[in-house]
Order: sequence, then structure tokens, then C-alpha cells
Amino acid sequence: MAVKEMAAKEMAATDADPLVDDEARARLAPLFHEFQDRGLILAVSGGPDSVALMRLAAPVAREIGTAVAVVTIDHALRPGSAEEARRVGEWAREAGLPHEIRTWDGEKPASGIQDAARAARYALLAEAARAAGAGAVLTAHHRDDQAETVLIRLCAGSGPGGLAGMRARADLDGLVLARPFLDLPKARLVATCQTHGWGFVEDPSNAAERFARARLRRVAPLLAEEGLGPERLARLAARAARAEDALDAVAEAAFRRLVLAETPLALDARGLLAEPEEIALRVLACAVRHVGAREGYERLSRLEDFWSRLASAIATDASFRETFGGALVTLAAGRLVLEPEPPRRARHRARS
Ligand SMILES: Nc1ncnc2c1ncn2[C@@H]1O[C@H](COP(=O)(O)OP(=O)(O)OP(=O)(O)O)[C@@H](O)[C@H]1O
Repeated sequence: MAVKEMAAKEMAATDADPLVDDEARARLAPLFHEFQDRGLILAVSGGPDSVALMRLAAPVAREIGTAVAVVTIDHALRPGSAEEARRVGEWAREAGLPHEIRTWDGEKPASGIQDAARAARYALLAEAARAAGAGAVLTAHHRDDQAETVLIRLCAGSGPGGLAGMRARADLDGLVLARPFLDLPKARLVATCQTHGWGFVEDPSNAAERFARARLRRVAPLLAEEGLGPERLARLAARAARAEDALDAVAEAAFRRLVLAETPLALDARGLLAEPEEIALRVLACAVRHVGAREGYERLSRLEDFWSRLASAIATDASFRETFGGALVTLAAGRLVLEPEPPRRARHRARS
């Protein structure tokens, strides 16, 4: 089916219509062609979304000849999770796909369990993909997941990067993380399973009130009444993503322009101050990451505070020497020099 025809068909589908085979093929086939040589991993929890992904992907994989393996992560957080993972295995067999269970048997923190479980899940999925020589991991994130992510980030006061939500294509530790259903309403995936009589499980933790995500789910209908429903939140994410990509491109060009020396990394401080604040912030974050001092990112509000101190030092020709995000940042003679922060223990020894 032609792409235009497909788009028209999808526009005509209501939020409760099951996906027809052509729609699924149009979404999945490009990825299956792209990874025909290396193969793909499908991340399947057993919920209706990922069961729909698995069942719809199986015929496309066969048709194109792409090796596909289904991976279920058993977080081992509640009784019955291992049994659920085994059931996914049965459904995968029914669909004619190989299945593997990877269990999270690392330390489980008392607080922030959802975040820890997510980090562990992605690490285990990447491990499984690498072991299979696969080039990509596909998840069944959908429009309602995206809307929830954007709401959570709105509540956290995120900038455009956060409001952009999840991307349909992202990096997963050097592999491709693809979300081919990211713009589809969840109801369509559920309807697809129901129409075909495909079994699925519901994760009881989804309903657990103690998780912020589940609490927000109660507020969501009220927001939707005010017009801020999943569709609008997802559109906000798409617009924020567009702005984010443009700002990143401008910041990258500014970074290249402002670099005076590579080792140690030195930037033109006055030039940085002359940039619009949003660009200066991004150049600074990029420079900090560049010295490779620490994994992860500092929070945006911390970056803003750091920049405000640094900007006033540049403006007044004051001296400046602070660490940020694992980088030692020094201002001297109009040059902003960034070096990896010396290890804390070594510094301590040097002082004592
Ligand atoms: N236990 C699991 N095993 C394999 N894949 C999983 C598992 N849990 C989730 N996934 C994959 O991730 C997708 C999103 O799941 P879910 O909405 O539960 O994640 P989340 O809690 O929103 O976290 P995140 O959005 O960061 O992945 C699922 O559709 C599925 O593809």
C-alpha cells in the first residue's frame, strides 16, 4: 500500500480500531529491511502493547527474512513474574519466534525502584541484543506512554529536551532503540490483541498508586477534559523534539566555532557569553561532556545556576575555578578551560 494511502487510512481509523496487517507492515518493514543482516530483538513484557508488537512482527520478519528474537525481562520484583515471562515464551513459540528470559538479579534499591528497574531492563535488553549480534531493540511504546512521559516531565519542569519525550529512534548503548508504535493510541494495540484473540497479561504494578506514573494516570482524564489529552501531549512532544534538534544543531556549530584548543579543551569565553543563553547552556553542557569526566548529565537547573555564576565572571573579568559534572572549569585570560576533575581521593591525599 502506498505511504499516502496508508496515512489516510490511519487518519481515518478511530482510537479503538485494531491495526490492519498493512498498517503494521508499513511501520515495521523498513526496520526489518534495515536490520536484515544483523537481526532484531523484540522487547516483550507480555502486556497487550508488546504482545501486539510480537504477533504483528512475526509475519513481517518471515516475509523479509530478518532474524528476530523475543526477549522478556523478569524483574523478579513480585511473585508470578517468572510465570508471566514463561507465558510470553509460549506465545512467542505460537508466533514462531525464539524467546529468551533475562532475569534482573542485581541489587534492588528500597527507593526509586521504578527507575532502577528501567535502567536494569534496558541494560539487559542491550546485553541480549549484543549476545545475539542484533543491531536493534524494538519496544512497543505508544502514544499514551509518550503522553505520560511528557506529563511527568512537565511536572518536573523540564526544558525542551525533556518535553520532547521519547524518540521513535534513539541510541541504546551503541545499538538502535526503535519504537515503531510511538504515535499509535494504546487502545488500538489492545483492540488488535482482542480482535485476534491474542492472550496478554496486565502488570499489577501499573495500578499501584505509589508510583508517580500511576498517580498521574488518575489526573490524565481531567486534563483531557480541558483539552490536554494524549494526542495534544504527543503533539507537544513532536514540536519540542523539532525545536530540540534545531537548537542542538545550532549549539554544535557554536561549539565548533568557539573551540580555541582541543587539549586541554579551551573555549572563547566572551564568544560564549555573546551567544543566546539557550545556546550558551548547550555549548557548556557539550563541553563538559566532551572532557568525558563523568557519566550521565547534570540536571538542567544545576547547569543554569552554574552558567549564571560563570557568565557574571566572564562579564566582569573575574577569576573563576569550579567543578561541574566532573569537569574542572577555569576562566583565565578570556579562555574557558575544561579538564577532567581530578579524582577526589587523590585531591584529598594531596591536601593532607
Ligand atoms: N519486562 C519487560 N521485558 C521486556 N520488555 C519490556 C518489559 N517491560 C517493558 N518492556 C518494553 O518496554 C515497553 C514499555 O513498557 P512500559 O510502558 O512498561 O515501560 P515504562 O515503565 O514506561 O518505562 P520506559 O518507558 O522507560 O521503558 C514495552 O512495550 C515493552 O516493549
